[in-house]
Amino acid sequence: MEPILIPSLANRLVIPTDPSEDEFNYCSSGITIDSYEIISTIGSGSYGSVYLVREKSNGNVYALKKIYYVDVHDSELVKKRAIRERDAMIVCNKAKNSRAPKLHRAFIDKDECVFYYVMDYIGGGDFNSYCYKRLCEQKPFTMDEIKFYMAELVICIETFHHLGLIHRDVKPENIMINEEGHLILCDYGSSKQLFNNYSTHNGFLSVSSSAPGHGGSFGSFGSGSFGSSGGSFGSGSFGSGGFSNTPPNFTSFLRNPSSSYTSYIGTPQYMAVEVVQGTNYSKLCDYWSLGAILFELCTGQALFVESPDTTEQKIRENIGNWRGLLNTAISKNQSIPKVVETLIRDLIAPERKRIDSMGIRKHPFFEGINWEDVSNHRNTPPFKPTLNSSTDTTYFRN
Ligand SMILES: Nc1ncnc2c1ncn2[C@@H]1O[C@H](COP(=O)(O)OP(=O)(O)OP(=O)(O)O)[C@@H](O)[C@H]1O
Repeated sequence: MEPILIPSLANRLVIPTDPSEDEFNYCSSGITIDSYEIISTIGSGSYGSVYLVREKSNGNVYALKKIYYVDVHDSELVKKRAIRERDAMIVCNKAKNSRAPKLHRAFIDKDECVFYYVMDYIGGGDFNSYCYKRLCEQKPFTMDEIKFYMAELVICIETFHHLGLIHRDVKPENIMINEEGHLILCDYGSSKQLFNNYSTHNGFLSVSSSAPGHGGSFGSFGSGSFGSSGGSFGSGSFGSGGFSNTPPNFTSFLRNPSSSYTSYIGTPQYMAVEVVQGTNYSKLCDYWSLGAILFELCTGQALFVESPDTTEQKIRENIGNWRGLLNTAISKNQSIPKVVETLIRDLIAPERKRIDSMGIRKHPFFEGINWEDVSNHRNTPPFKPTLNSSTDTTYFRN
């Protein structure tokens, strides 16, 4: 099959830390920030602000992410993240990844030193805010709901990995709920592109188009969970398709030290121990994050975060001592069913013992799940956002 060309900057031998317009811009001929009318602000993170905008020429509504790269702390890192994000979104676009926000345009304003990304607007808000709302309403998740969201997340992560990408920052704030109630994995600034599925062509990367692309409640909600960023849950259209029922096979590079990575990146409380400690890590780091989210969904408490005042440094230390803290956390939450506990322990585990997507799909917790249906968005979400128009921002708290 003909390869799909991926104009990747991040995977060139020398990453251009100061990309030209030609190098960075994507589908944006004649486009500037003046091509958009800003409707409202919908989000902000450590690196950028996100706005709801309307493109003047066609009236379409999008989410526009804006990242300044001068007069900011560590501008080189900001630029690298911006390039990684652009590249990962283009890879997802080309593969028609239905679990990624579609990137319509990317452009750079060299005078203002800003990167812009024009993406599909995902109207249901972020998963963190949804969990926080449930917490405030004292409506803990049922086992069926947890199963639904975990299975959706497994597909989001698997799909990403299958395209040769490691996310490295899987956390509730980076998971969005689309208008149908399905989960979408966002924010690729921390992602890492692997070379396995790619071959070079005229200085650009190519990915084989044969790679599949789109193709009873328990636990009491305790304190210290679903809080604001740095605490836990709280602050803070895609086509059908999806993968076939066969999980992608990445074992080829998983154990290969030359394809492991050592840079320190992500958000401490969901970070795998090998990432926190700066030892080699692989795509399995994203599944540790899944385990941390599972614990939080079941108990309403964040693993490794004692209180909203727990410092980042302390969270890192706690993750370093994860065994003892995990045992204590589980013994304090006796209502966690055994089958959930085993899955948490299979995910919050040393990398060599952690289960991968194949093991996760076969885990008894997911008994009865039809992965083909999950991949194809055929499972009915427990919550479907109610949106009155394409510019409805009800689910964004600003
Ligand atoms: N496509 C989108 N549609 C709707 N809202 C979005 C979209 N992308 C991002 N957001 C909102 O903007 C917020 C910040 O975006 P994002 O996480 O990409 O920024 P960031 O600065 O990279 O964040 P972080 O601090 O996690 O690195 C998200 O939590 C979400 O609420």
